[in-house]
Amino acid sequence: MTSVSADGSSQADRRPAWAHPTDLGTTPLKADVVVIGGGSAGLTAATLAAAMKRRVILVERDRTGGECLFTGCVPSKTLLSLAKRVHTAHAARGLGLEVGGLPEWSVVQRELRGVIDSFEEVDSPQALERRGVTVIGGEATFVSPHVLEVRHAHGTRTVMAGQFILATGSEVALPDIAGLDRVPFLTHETVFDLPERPEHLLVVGGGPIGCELSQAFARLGSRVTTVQEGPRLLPQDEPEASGALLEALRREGVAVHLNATAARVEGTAGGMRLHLASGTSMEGTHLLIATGKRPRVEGLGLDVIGADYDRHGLKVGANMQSVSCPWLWGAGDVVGGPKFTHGATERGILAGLGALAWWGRAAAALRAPAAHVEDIPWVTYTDPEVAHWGLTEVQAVERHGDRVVVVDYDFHQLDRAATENETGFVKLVTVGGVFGTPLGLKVVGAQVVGPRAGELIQALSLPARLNIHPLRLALLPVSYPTYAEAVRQTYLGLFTDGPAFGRRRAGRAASGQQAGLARPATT
Ligand SMILES: Cc1cc2nc3c(=O)[nH]c(=O)nc-3n(C[C@H](O)[C@H](O)[C@H](O)COP(=O)(O)OP(=O)(O)OC[C@H]3O[C@@H](n4cnc5c(N)ncnc54)[C@H](O)[C@@H]3O)c2cc1C
Ligand SMILES: NC(=O)c1ccc[n+]([C@@H]2O[C@H](COP(=O)([O-])OP(=O)(O)OC[C@H]3O[C@@H](n4cnc5c(N)ncnc54)[C@H](O)[C@@H]3O)[C@@H](O)[C@H]2O)c1
Repeated sequence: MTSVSADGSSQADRRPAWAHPTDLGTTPLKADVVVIGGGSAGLTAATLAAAMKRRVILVERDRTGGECLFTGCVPSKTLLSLAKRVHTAHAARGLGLEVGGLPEWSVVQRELRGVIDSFEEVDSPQALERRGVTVIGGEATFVSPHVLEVRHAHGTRTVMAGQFILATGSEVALPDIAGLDRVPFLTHETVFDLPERPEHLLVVGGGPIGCELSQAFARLGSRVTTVQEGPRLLPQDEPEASGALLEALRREGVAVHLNATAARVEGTAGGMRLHLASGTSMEGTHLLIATGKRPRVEGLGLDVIGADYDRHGLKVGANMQSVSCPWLWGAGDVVGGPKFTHGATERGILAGLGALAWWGRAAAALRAPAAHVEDIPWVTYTDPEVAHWGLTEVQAVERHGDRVVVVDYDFHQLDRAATENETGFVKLVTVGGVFGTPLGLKVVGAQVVGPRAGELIQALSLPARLNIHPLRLALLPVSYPTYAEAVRQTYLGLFTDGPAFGRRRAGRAASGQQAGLARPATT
């Protein structure tokens, strides 16, 4: 089942023509490398292989550019940026200025389309052709090893190659909500095309999509009610981060319900009623489903070629080579694990290298451990921004016991934050050195909440990712007054006590952590 936008119009009406791969006849085609899927992972792999003088065909059934460009990062970050501008303007009332009102929805739509269109030159089939990649439109399915059938509007075409890269991304994992198949609902694939401001948006899911879009729509003038089945928002992040975001969303008027599982829905466009498992119900005009995504592995003929996969994705080794088909490589969301554009790109590089020749495989094998995507930071672009890397405190204690040392640094101590009236914090999770000395001390995780969190997390994670001693960051001079000072002060707190530095403490196991939640759960 596919979702529809609230006005009932289809995605096809809104697709930019430039992004569509050409439909080309039915003649069989041959290449050295065929890439299936033209999102972040597939585009990276195809461009890399073509740059290495391989004959490359990229098959895309919809639009080159993929989720990130059309229905993911780009529209969501644009919407958040518009929403922040409106929020900042309204906040000028505190300075005695009379600022009010909301942008026309057509202006919001125009901005969204404008930003997406500005990527035209980079991701269009025409641009890819100029980089040596032959792009064909259609839905690809394996019919035998090394042979792909591509179905498009005008027929079927056979494509053969020595190496294949599967980069088909992920799809919305629809939750088990009774009645969902009988009501119109939105997903990230349709929500950015809404022709009008939703009056009251019901959001199911408190992960990154649910949190980012709840705040964006609330700031742009919608009433927003968000339900999250667990005890906190962003459960992959530290509990303190979940608490800070919860507080911010509620302060801005988002009605957040925790421990609230959506169980049943009824109604029609403009009048929906959502029932929770607890028996409570709520009304809204639109329903957004943001309950996670799963790798897109069905309907690709993977059984026919004997490729090993399950609901967690195509099974691949660290170098992205299929565990059962040596000529098949996986890249991006389809291989499971963290679903981020930077992860998709990294895996696209590994798969692109692997599909080249023996020397490409050697390069991929050398690069694989350093490029391990489980080690990449992630950022939720709400206000406050929430950024994470590595293990949480609880995970570190489970793994390393009482050797875990945590440093907490509050932005109250940060001059730049004070000048801008901003709040936030850093939490650094480390494993102590030999006999409590700095020898062998390791940083294993970090969390930042506040302005520039997405930038600070990159620096905080450097000692582990570059394999340098944490002392190097403690001693690094940084400009005054910047948010980057928070990195240095946090690291200084790891080695020495001082009123301006981060505060050291022993790591706590799960129960102590949960007590750190800012507010009790409510329904
Ligand atoms: C709302 C939202 C916001 C996000 N924000 C961020 C963010 O800020 N930062 C971040 O890092 N990540 C973000 N993400 C995640 C990010 O978008 C994805 O991790 C990334 O785009 C995955 O890239 P991919 O190449 O694996 O898949 P995709 O981009 O989905 O590409 C897969 C392509 O394969 C094509 N395809 C599928 N099956 C076939 C077939 N049989 N034949 C031919 N073609 C096929 C599809 O049409 C698609 O174009 C966000 C996601 C969402 C939904
Ligand atoms: N800034 C970013 O990097 C960014 C932004 C958006 C999305 N993404 C990626 O997109 C993917 C999908 O994001 P997402 O937020 O949909 O997924 P998610 O799995 O992270 O969060 C979904 C949430 O919905 C909740 N949920 C599930 N069923 C429910 C129900 N019936 N009632 C109430 N709550 C329910 C789950 O508990 C979960 O916390 C993620 O893997 C994420 O990495 C990344």
